[in-house]
Amino acid sequence: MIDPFVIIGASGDLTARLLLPAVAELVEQQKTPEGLTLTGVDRMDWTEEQFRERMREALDAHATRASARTRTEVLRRLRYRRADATRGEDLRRALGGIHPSVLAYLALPAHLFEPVLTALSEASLPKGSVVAVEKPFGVDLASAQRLNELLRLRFPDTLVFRIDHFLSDELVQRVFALRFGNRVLESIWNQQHIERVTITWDEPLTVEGRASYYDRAGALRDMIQNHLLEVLALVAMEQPARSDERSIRDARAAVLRTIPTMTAEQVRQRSVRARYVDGDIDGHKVPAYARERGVEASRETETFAELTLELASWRWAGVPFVLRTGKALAQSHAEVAVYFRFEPDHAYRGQPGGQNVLRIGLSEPYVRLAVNINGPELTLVTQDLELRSHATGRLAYSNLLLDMLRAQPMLTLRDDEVEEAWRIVEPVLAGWRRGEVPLREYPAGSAGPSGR
Ligand SMILES: NC(=O)C1=CN([C@@H]2O[C@H](COP(=O)(O)OP(=O)(O)OC[C@H]3O[C@@H](n4cnc5c(N)ncnc54)[C@H](OP(=O)(O)O)[C@@H]3O)[C@@H](O)[C@H]2O)C=CC1
Ligand SMILES: O=C1O[C@H](COP(=O)(O)O)[C@@H](O)[C@H](O)[C@H]1O
Repeated sequence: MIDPFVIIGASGDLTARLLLPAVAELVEQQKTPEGLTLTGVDRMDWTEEQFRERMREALDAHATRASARTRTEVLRRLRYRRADATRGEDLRRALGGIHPSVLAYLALPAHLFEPVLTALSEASLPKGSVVAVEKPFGVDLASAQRLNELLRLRFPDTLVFRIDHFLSDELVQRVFALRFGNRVLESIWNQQHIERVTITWDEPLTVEGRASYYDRAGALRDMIQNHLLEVLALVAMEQPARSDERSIRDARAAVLRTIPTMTAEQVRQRSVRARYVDGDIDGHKVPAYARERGVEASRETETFAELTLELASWRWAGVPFVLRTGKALAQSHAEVAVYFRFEPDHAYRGQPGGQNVLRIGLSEPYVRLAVNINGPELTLVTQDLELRSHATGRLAYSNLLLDMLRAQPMLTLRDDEVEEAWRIVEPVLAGWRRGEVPLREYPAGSAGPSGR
């Protein structure tokens, strides 16, 4: 049995906004082991009471689905240990005592994973422990390879979760269910019928005080290297041989392997990077990213990224997959859109109607298909067939924590998957570093860089 759940980086945004509310949801649903405790580890000079007070505020703001009783119960289970997580001695002290097994969760910026995992290995975790590493897994391909090696050598008896919470999100999982739970889509799910696919994750959220992490990451590493490439894998994958962990991970990884490494010329033509400047969102003034606290403007970190990829497979040859994400945009818009080839039918010559587009909401629970039906006098009008429904509605991080407690890593990233994803984005990072793609600007609260 796992006890305690140790969050390393517990004063950060992830803990407050996503991890603690997930714990609260599971406690409310009585899904956590009886008596499971939570230990927050961070370098803040806080007493346990001060930590609890911060976490009380976080739960009040973000665990709105949990009852007051549950929130109090979560607070009761919290401990705090001050530690510099890059020091083995500090971590050993923070973990203290004898535990059956530990869930050590690295809620830290990626550049700290190597020193913290090295320090954690010195703390000798008990057998049956779980180590969870957040995304992005490393900062480039070489660091991801080093991390995988480190985990293999120093944590041989420990189950490793390379986190991508989109895979545990029930709306994202809907892509898989639609593909493989409906025979009707399979025969048209290929380059013969599909013209292009867009995967969009636009957010009005700004950097939200996360500059210490985000300014070293940027939109490409924060969202495309992991979440959006994994959504692409679900859209494009072949039917897994079986419904087990190995088969499903194999099928996701196989898609990434079909994406050719981009040339410098392709990077120039197929990638866009931009950064928001002064603007307003919903009537609130938003300062330029470059002036946010903790941002080093000269790093030229992008807050918007777009990448067009092609897959070298018979199913997808010639179909562009456009991945796009940005912060401080006018609207929240997160969806997969599949555009079917558009051939006006002879019966309606001159009345072309609209293109069939299948849209799958990734943050709103809709599936929508634009279809043409008859309007007046042999014309066509385009309307949406729409389905709106939640699945169980459990938070993605709750599903993820449950999988950790049950030791089921299927919906997390495998070592080869993260390395393939870095191989795909690395030429883009290199081209951007060399200044071969201009850093464009867009006002906060706009639709993004002009023309996008
Ligand atoms: N926030 C989000 O929405 C999401 C975040 N993630 C991932 O979660 C991870 C963390 O992100 P986020 O919480 O936003 O980042 P933050 O910067 O908000 O939090 C990181 C925390 O780690 C602490 N820390 C830094 N160095 C040490 C150290 N040596 N010892 C102990 N603690 C340390 C920081 O403390 P200090 O302030 O003192 O530096 C900070 O509290 C990232 O990998 C991110 O990609 C994933 C999904 C969503
Ligand atoms: O991993 C991340 O995801 C969030 C978006 O996911 P959500 O589930 O919180 O909506 C994104 O805002 C953040 O920048 C990124 O680190």
